[in-house]
Amino acid sequence: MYRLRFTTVVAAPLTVAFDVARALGRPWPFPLEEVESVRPVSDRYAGGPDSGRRRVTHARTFTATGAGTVVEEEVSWETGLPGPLGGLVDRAVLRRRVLRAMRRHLDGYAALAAVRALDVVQVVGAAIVRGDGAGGSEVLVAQRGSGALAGLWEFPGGKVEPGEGHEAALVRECAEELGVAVVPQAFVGEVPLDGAVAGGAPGASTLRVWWARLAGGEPVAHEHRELRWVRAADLEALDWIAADRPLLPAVRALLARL
Ligand SMILES: Nc1nc2c([nH]c(=O)n2[C@H]2C[C@H](O)[C@@H](COP(=O)(O)OP(=O)(O)OP(=O)(O)O)O2)c(=O)[nH]1
Repeated sequence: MYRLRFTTVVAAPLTVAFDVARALGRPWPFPLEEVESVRPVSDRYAGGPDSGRRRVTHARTFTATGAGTVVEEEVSWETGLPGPLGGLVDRAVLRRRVLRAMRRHLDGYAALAAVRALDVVQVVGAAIVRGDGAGGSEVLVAQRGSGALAGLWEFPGGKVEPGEGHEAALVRECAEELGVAVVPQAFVGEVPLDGAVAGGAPGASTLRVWWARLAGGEPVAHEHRELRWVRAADLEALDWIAADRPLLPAVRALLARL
């Protein structure tokens, strides 16, 4: 098989990056069948051998980063034509066609995903860590006081406002909810939120969590029922909002590092 790899950074949450990629389909006329799809992190399509004995696969992985969703794609193909002619077609003709088609497709895709992202309300959360420098670091967790998720634990934070940067939203939310100044340090991870956020499409929004340091003030629960500083070993036992649980290994790893 011959293959080409492509990497695109999309200014959109995981769910939007994934859904737009699938809605756009693929940039060539012959059909590919879905082999496997795990929303919103990967999909894999394959086609052939057809009457021309051509085989093609197209696999994508979607990874959350602080800069947006990184989409890594691999297209592989084989004409199945025998001998040197087959090799020439694979190496020269098809390679050029795949490259041209994918470049055009990816430019349009990144732009469309960024536009669609504007319609989806995003949630940011802060993993605020305080450490004693001797392996005893703790993260601040908050218990929701009202609404359908009352009593469940979460990362302080909230919805990003239109036109607001995610880190700016994090700083604003921590000031409003906790009365503290924080400085975002590094991206921790992103998970899809099952329900509707701010009346949007169910399952479209994601929660993006950043590690943050306290830069001023002591946290006070202005909007939560309770705040608690928790060590890595005690994180799992809390009654978390279910959507947050996949982030816990990354938060534990963060605490172990600090
Ligand atoms: N802050 C936060 N929200 C979370 C987490 N996990 C999770 O599913 N959510 C959901 C709950 C809500 O549907 C949404 C956040 O909304 P929110 O009500 O806290 O946002 P907000 O502070 O902007 O609130 P508001 O001004 O609109 O009332 O995200 C989490 O760890 N932290």
